[in-house]
Amino acid sequence: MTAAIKAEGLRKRYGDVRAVDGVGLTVGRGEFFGILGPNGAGKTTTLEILEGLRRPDEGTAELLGQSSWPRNPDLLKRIGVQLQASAFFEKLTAREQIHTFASLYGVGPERADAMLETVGLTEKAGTREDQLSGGQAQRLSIACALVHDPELVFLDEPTTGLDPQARRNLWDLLRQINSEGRTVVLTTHYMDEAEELCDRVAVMDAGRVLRTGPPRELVAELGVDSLEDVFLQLTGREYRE
Ligand SMILES: Nc1ncnc2c1ncn2[C@@H]1O[C@H](COP(=O)(O)OP(=O)(O)OP(=O)(O)O)[C@@H](O)[C@H]1O
Repeated sequence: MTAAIKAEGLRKRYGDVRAVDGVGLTVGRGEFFGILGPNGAGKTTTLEILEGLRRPDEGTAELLGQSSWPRNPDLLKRIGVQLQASAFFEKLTAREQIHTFASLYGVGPERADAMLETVGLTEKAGTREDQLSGGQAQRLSIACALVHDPELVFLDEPTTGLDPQARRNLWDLLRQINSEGRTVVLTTHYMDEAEELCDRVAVMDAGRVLRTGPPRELVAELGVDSLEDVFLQLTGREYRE
């Protein structure tokens, strides 16, 4: 079976900044994969290249056996990208948002309502996007990314800014998404989150992948106590902003 993601030699410069400087990654189907790194490590740029939203200067990325650049409409139907809450349509309610996303993908309203239920937002269906809490808005953005039942899901810092209870609720949702057979790729600043959710992680810094492996194996390999220590040892930096 082909891998969910196969990227080789990805490079992207912005002026003098080498945002992504030779990244290679392979993610298996059904895997829960985390990309970790300090601010400016190149996580978001890497994700955007993988998603086919940004063209790499060099290198190739294949998703589900197909090249992600140039953009391929057939592939877009099979992947889900969590957009930031700021990408919602203005002034629409939660239900109107997800129905709009659903119709863009040719998905019926019943499925859209079912996704709202899955992320626990049925009671907030009639609430306007700018009146949702941070956690509710994150869950709505994840529901919109999943409404067309994608095989591969990308999430960029899905739990940043959430309170501990909202983070745990989202973790349960992400585990459920993954246990249903979907491949999940996320970026995060939270080492506990990566340890809790990810089958494997890639630790990035300065545009490069420093190490890839299951969190527990990385901890054992480096002879430290936690993924936080792994991160500190590899990057020489605390992960917190
Ligand atoms: N559109 C852009 N134009 C110019 N420079 C950019 C652009 N996007 C990112 N960069 C630079 O590229 C580098 C990598 O940025 P990127 O957003 O990929 O990192 P990140 O690991 O996702 O960071 P964070 O954790 O802070 O979100 C940074 O130095 C950033 O300033």
